[in-house]
Amino acid sequence: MTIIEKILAKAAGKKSVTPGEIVAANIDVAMIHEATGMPTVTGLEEAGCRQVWDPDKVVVLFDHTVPAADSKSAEIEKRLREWAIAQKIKAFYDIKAGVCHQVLPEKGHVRPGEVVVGTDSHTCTYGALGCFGTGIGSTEMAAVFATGKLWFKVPETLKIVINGKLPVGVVSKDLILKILGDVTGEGANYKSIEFTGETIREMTLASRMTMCNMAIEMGAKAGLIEPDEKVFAFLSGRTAQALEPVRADPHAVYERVLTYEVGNLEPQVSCPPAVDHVKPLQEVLGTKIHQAFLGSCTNGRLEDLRQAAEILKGRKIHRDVRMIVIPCSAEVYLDALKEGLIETFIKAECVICNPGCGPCFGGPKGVLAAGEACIASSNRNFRGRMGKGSDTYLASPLVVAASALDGVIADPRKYM
Ligand SMILES: CC(C)[C@H](C(=O)O)[C@@H](O)C(=O)O
Ligand code: SF4
Repeated sequence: MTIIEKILAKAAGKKSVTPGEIVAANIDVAMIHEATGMPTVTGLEEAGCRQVWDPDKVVVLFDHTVPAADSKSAEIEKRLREWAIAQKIKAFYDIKAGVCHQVLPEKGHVRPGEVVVGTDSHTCTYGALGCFGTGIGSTEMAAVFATGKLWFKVPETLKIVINGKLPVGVVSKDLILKILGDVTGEGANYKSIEFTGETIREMTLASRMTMCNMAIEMGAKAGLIEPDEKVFAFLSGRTAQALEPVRADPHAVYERVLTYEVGNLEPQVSCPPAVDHVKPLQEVLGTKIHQAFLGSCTNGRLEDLRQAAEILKGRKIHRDVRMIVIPCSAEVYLDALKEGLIETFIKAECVICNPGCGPCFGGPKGVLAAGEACIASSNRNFRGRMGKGSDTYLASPLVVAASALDGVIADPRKYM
């Protein structure tokens, strides 16, 4: 069996499962945030369910519109806050913690071998820790909150084997963009993607999270990486629960195997209006941008901020560009402060915002005007996502920083 088959078999209390089979899986962790949590709560109430099945397995978190931006978001947050407190949910993170997909791993809520569902499509990020994380609908979540179970069709697995050393100036974001361009936005529909090979083994956990985060952009149900010492080291001191890592069998059956050699990989940019519209950086050099965004659940972690700061240190961003930097969690923010990264960003004339999703989905802050373009370290770029009539180019933190300096899409390697 592949990793996901093993996890689903265990969660369904079965010895084995095969792709296509429908199983009822026990859910280990279920997360809602304020952008999509209301229909879950009202759905539960309409169904007459007064209590969640297990308050210790539920996480409630505010990250998309934090602090509340208007009366509507304030009302939603008030209602969900009161509900979480009444339900005695200990893992309730108000506006302070950061983006859910960083906070759940940091606070020890996701562990290898588990089934984690969230009312957010990038729940697949947790596959970097060797668990099956997937996004589900809000009303579906009401059923999970009531019963602790959810049915799944066991996905087929696409194995992606990656070998070689990433060149200087090329990082995991470039790699996942390259893969996305090849596989396409629908090429992995309802499949599980297993990333493996020496490049993945060498990667930091943060870089692996960037890889798994974008599995959904290929239509995948999950992205998964076999957990190793880096995962166990990260989780030690964050969770008291025993870890039960799951590995693929040596003769596991895959739907397809793709192989990559990254020794000559170039930086990549995903161009509007579709996430799989990926081009080598060279082809888009010089494209005018008005805003640069460094943050999100894809690339708002400490290593991402470090990479951008390396480019920006001692320099100032272009007069015609505004750059928004958002550490993706309070923990990342503190670490960045201690390392002097925040000082570097402020001296470079960036704007720092509090941890959360920020402008990633056209949220309350950092919205673009029609006709403007943003270079962003996030994960989606359909037209208008970051503001009506605006365009988004997706790239690595290095490319985002270099482009902010030049006012046009630029190659970071000249600054390294
Ligand atoms: C608001 C939420 C449902 C959405 C998602 O599920 O992905 C958001 O996080 C996004 O990135 O577009
Ligand atoms: S940072 Fe962006 S992609 Fe991630 S959860 Fe928030 S809105 Fe969605």
